Amino acid sequence: MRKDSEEMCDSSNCFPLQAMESAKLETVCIFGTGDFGRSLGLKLLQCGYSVIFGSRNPKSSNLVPKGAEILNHAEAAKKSAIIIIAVHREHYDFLRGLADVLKGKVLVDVSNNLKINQYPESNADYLAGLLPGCKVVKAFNTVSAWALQSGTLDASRQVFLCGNDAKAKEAVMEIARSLGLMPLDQGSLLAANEIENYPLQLFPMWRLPCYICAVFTVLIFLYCLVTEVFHPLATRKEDTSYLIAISIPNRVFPVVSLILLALCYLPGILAAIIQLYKGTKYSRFPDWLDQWMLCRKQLGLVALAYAFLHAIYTLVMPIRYYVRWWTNSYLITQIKDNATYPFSNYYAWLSDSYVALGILGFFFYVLLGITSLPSVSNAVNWREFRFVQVSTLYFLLHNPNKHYIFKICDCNTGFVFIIE
Ligand SMILES: NC(=O)C1=CN([C@@H]2O[C@H](COP(=O)(O)OP(=O)(O)OC[C@H]3O[C@@H](n4cnc5c(N)ncnc54)[C@H](OP(=O)(O)O)[C@@H]3O)[C@@H](O)[C@H]2O)C=CC1
Ligand SMILES: [Cu+2]
Repeated sequence: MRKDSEEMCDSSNCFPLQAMESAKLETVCIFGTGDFGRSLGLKLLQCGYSVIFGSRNPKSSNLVPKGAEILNHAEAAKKSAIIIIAVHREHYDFLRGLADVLKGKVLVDVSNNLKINQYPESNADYLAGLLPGCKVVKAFNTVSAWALQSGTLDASRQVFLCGNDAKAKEAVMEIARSLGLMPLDQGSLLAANEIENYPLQLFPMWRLPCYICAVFTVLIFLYCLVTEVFHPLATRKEDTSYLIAISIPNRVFPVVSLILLALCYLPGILAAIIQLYKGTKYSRFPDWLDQWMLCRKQLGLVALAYAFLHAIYTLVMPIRYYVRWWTNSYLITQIKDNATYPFSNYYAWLSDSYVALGILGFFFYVLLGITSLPSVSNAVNWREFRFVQVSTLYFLLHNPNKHYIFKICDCNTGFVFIIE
């Protein structure tokens, strides 16, 4: 233990690490009294650390959290073995002048960039290059100042960190754990680039599913527009443009939803065929298949979202003017004709079983979606998971609410007998 501490601090003015180990919660120094520095400082204070801020104007800054000390950079650095650099990369230059004081210390780089791969090297690499005598650890950049301050860390509890010095990394991980965060070691400083890009990525796994979904939505919408609006207009001079708001979207949603669901399961089958064809499972899949396999969960969730939309659009049917007009005129026709169309058991069954299958199909869809959530799938074993996924899929694909069989779906009018 003693040896570790000596290794960690080899400069004369370095705070001995064994003090840090014996006192459990050591002193942490933060350079920069901006949003992030202050939020992290407050959190550290709340968790029992002593916090010393290093600032350009130690006198004027009265914004630092109560209980923290504020000094100039050099003095602050002397008091701690770990220094969190809560300053933007563009201002790192001032650190060069502090090289002697910082020698042997752990510097935590928390910085983010504005663009992916903005600089040729990662910010952490740049810092390590500026101060070769220091042990640089990249950490905390994926945690936001706002989340730290408001305590709403649920979604961003993970702290990705990396660094070349194992002991320095362990010390930073210990701090993260004390703050109630979950440190995830990503390896050496080479990983810093990737960690810095995390907060800048915009739904990387969602991009392909969203494109596919958008393409199918547009295509099927246009198809419906032509067949249900333009065609009646051209042939019968009938204006059915009112269908654009609800009827057509409500035809697009289930169709696209089922296509996406099928696309979730298709790559698995293609992969199996490729493996059978190659006669081995130890060969790489083509890139396109790899990409496709990786976004299956997202495809499934988009499909589920569309199924939800379909369910909601279907529920509003009875309050639609068009449907109410249809029912009323149907009634008036009977009165005018002095006729009573008798109750048909056949159509009653048809309509009910139609809706019932729709409800059950939707239920299994949701079940499929829920069991693929990590927290739920972790709670069942592989055989149970397969059981739910495969039997559910079987039901969905064999009873797909018969959208394609009947020209006009029950879901679009609510009344099968009118259509028939
Ligand atoms: N805000 C956030 O939610 C997050 C921020 N980060 C990262 O944390 C770092 C700080 O961000 P944030 O606190 O928001 O930024 P701010 O602009 O709020 O604060 C930056 C601080 O850096 C110091 N500073 C500014 N210019 C110089 C300079 N020329 N020389 C030396 N020090 C300077 C100042 O402190 P002083 O006046 O005391 O010297 C200033 O308060 C950034 O690298 C950012 O990418 C990472 C994750 C989240
Ligand atoms: Cu339906």
